[in-house]
Amino acid sequence: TTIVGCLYDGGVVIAADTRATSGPIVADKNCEKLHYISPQIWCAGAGTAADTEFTTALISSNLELHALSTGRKPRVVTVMTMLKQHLFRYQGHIGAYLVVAGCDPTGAHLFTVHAHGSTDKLPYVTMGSGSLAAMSVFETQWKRDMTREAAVALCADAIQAGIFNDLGSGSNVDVCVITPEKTQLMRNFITPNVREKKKRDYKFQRGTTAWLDERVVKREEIRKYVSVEEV
Ligand SMILES: CCOc1ccc(-c2cc(C(=O)Nc3ccc(S(=O)(=O)NC(C)=O)cc3)c3ccccc3n2)cc1
Repeated sequence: TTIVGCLYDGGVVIAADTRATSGPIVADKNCEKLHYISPQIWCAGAGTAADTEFTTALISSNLELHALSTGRKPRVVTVMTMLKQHLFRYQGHIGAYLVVAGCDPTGAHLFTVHAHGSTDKLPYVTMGSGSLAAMSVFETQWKRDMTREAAVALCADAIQAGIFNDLGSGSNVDVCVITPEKTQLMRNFITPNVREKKKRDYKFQRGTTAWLDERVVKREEIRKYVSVEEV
């Protein structure tokens, strides 16, 4: 997984790749790693998919209750605090590594929250197995007070650095731009790995694979011919 966040002169951008893995297997080529918290606060999640999904949904629900109770718009720092307290309580056993971003009455903010509960507040951040590749892009190209277009392009480049240099990341680039006026989620903003049409038609004629042997046996005799794993 590669997830990033970047502040710019009008708001904040977060982005993510879309590969879900189970060990060395690609389990999903186009999963969603950008999670809704409130209309102008979103989270990018790396780590265990169920943990990032359920942790962000829980804090989103609690934040709505908090906003109703206070009668005020929710703040990004409140989301960060709720997340860090929840994750610290579980001592890292909830495998959620999160980039929290949004706009509230105090401005645009960007945080990271680690599974053990540690947090950072920074102008640009990366997390996940592709975080070092992504960070190399920010460290060489980030500038203060970028335009929206420049921030979106930089985040997309950082995610693609993860996609093409980290085997745990891949497929497409999702982007979310959050400003005080509105939030724009761009699912599959870049699709740099579209599978091209096969160059040949591989339909094989019947009988291509010759039958070597055929036997009809009783079920209890099958072990003589094939190895049957004990279940
Ligand atoms: C007592 C534990 O102390 C710790 C201290 C620091 C970190 C940590 C982790 C990360 C990080 O993002 N790790 C991470 C990797 C892969 C995926 S993944 O989703 O791609 N793959 C799997 C299998 O989770 C997620 C998160 C990180 C990233 C950027 C900068 C600093 C960072 N630091 C972890 C433990």
